[in-house]
Amino acid sequence: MADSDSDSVPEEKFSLKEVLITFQSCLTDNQEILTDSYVNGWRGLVRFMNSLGSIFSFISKDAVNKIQIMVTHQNGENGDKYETLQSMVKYELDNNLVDLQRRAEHPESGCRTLLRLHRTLRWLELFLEKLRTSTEDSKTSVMCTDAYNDSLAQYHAWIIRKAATMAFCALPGRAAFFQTMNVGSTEQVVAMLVEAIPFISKVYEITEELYKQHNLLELP
Ligand SMILES: CCCCCCCC/C=C\CCCCCCCC(=O)N[C@@H](COP(=O)(O)O)[C@H](O)/C=C/CCCCCCCCCCCCC
Repeated sequence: MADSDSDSVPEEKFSLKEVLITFQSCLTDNQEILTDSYVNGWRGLVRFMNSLGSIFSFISKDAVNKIQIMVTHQNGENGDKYETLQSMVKYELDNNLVDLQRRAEHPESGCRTLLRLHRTLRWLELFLEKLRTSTEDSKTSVMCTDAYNDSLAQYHAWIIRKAATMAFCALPGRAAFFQTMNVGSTEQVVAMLVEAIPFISKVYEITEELYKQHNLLELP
């Protein structure tokens, strides 16, 4: 007799390795960044964050909203202009589609939306680096908070900072966190981080330079 478990399609175990490696596939040969892979990387990260518990759902909601804005641009009639971050910046600036001083006619431009994800990528880079060099008694909540304070926190209002740091306290301990990543032993996690971090750093650096060149780093 078939039980209900064997009737259901087994859900594929989610591994963070594939997600982090997605950032490798963002880079084209001429060092442009593919929007689709970038957004996909964030989708995977959000999926991972959701598996950590509902306390993160206010963060998840904001991330999903930003992902959706990017997807809408990509699927729109000028979707081809959003193929890379470089082509997006050129298209939106050439056509005055970015609010540069205050949010007005274009509150959901690709440039300002992507900037929020870009700033979060810096948090991710710092957090992963801390995880890579962590020891058995390191606390994920402390690593996450320190990475946040050194990056994203400066852009957030007091209330968001409070809510975020409270949520970080609910992160599982290092061993359980590594298990949730579903990459294998601690050594395998570290090896994966060694492989993935340089790509994330590269994507971050290229985007930062692009935004700097066009004076877009403070978009409202
Ligand atoms: C091996 C480690 C894996 C780590 C996996 C991390 C998974 C993280 C997944 C998604 C990250 C969420 C991305 C959140 C984007 C936040 C963008 C932002 O700054 N939004 C604010 C400003 O937006 P506008 O108002 O200008 O449109 C917005 O106010 C933010 C609201 C929500 C709070 C954001 C807190 C961000 C904390 C990011 C760290 C996530 C920690 C997850 C814990 C693992």
